[in-house]
Amino acid sequence: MRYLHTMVRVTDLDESLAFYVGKLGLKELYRSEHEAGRFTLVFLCAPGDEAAAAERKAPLVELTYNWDPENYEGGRNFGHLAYQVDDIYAACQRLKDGGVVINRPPRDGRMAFVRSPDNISIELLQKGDPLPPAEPWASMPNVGTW
Ligand SMILES: C[C@@H](O)C(=O)SC[C@H](NC(=O)CC[C@H](N)C(=O)O)C(=O)NCC(=O)O
Ligand code: NI
Repeated sequence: MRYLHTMVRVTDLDESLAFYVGKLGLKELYRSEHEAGRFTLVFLCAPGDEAAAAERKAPLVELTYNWDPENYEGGRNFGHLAYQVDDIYAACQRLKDGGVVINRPPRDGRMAFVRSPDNISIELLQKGDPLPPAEPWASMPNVGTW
C-alpha cells in the first residue's frame, strides 16, 4: 500500500491556489475539469517532489473545487497538513510577507502553524534540529487557533 494524497475541498480555487502555490510554495502537477460532476481537481506537490510525484512516490494534496457552492463548516476531526522546511524562520517570513497570519509562530525554532483560506491547518516543521531562538519569532504570540 502507498499513501497517495489528501483531498481538501476549497470554496474558491483561485484564492486557494494563491495560498497553496503562491504563498506556501507548492507546485501544481495537473488538474482535471469534470463537467458532469461540476467540479475541478487540482493536484499539488511540495517543491522538489515533481519527479517523485510523477511516479506516485510523493504525497500530494488534491484540491477539490465544486462549481456549485457548498458549506464546508465543521470538520474539527481533520487535523492538519504537515510540511518539512529547510528554514522555518524564512518560511514563516515569506508567508507573513504574503499576508498570511502565523497562528502559531516558531518560538521554539521548530514548529509553526498557519491556516488556508478555508481554515485548513498547515503545520511547518524545521528539518533536522530546531533553529536557535530568534526575533521576532521568539516573542511572537499565538493568534487564534491552529
Ligand atoms: C481523482 C481521485 O483522487 C478522487 O479523489 S475523485 C473522488 C471523487 N471526487 C469527487 O467526486 C469530487 C466532487 C465531489 N462533489 C466532492 O466534493 O467530493 C469522490 O468520490 N469524492 C467523494 C469523497 O468523499 O471524496
Ligand atoms: Ni482523491
